[in-house]
Amino acid sequence: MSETSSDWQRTTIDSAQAAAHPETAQAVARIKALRQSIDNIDSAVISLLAERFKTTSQVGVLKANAGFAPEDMKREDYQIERLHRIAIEAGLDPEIAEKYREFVVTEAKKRHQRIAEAGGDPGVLDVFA
Ligand SMILES: C=C(O[C@@H]1C=C(C(=O)O)C=C[C@H]1O)C(=O)O
Repeated sequence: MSETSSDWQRTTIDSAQAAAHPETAQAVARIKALRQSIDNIDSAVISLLAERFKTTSQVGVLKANAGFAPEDMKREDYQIERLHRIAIEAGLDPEIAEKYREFVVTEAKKRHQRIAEAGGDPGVLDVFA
């Protein structure tokens, strides 16, 4: 079967594809190396997220026991401004930084709420922070 340009655009990278198209072998090798870095970065991000949630859950326990609300908008305003600035300095679209912040803070507050409803018992989160 002949290959049209639209077939080509749907082609994903794999070893068979590289062998069939030696002219793209260099690109395939480079993509493989970059994907190894992407996988390392994803591993680091997941590990960091696990640590962040373990830490925010500890804050949740302290808040629940002290009678503080799960949400602290003053702290969040500080984080919004700080992450916006850091993103720009790092060359990251600040919208991505804000999406990240919104996601983790929303999830942290849901867990605070569950801890508060359980009377400050972090066991309610089981094995996941
Ligand atoms: C973890 C806290 O609780 C909430 C969650 C936050 C977060 O995930 O960083 C920030 C502020 C609060 O709305 C906190 O007050 O520090």
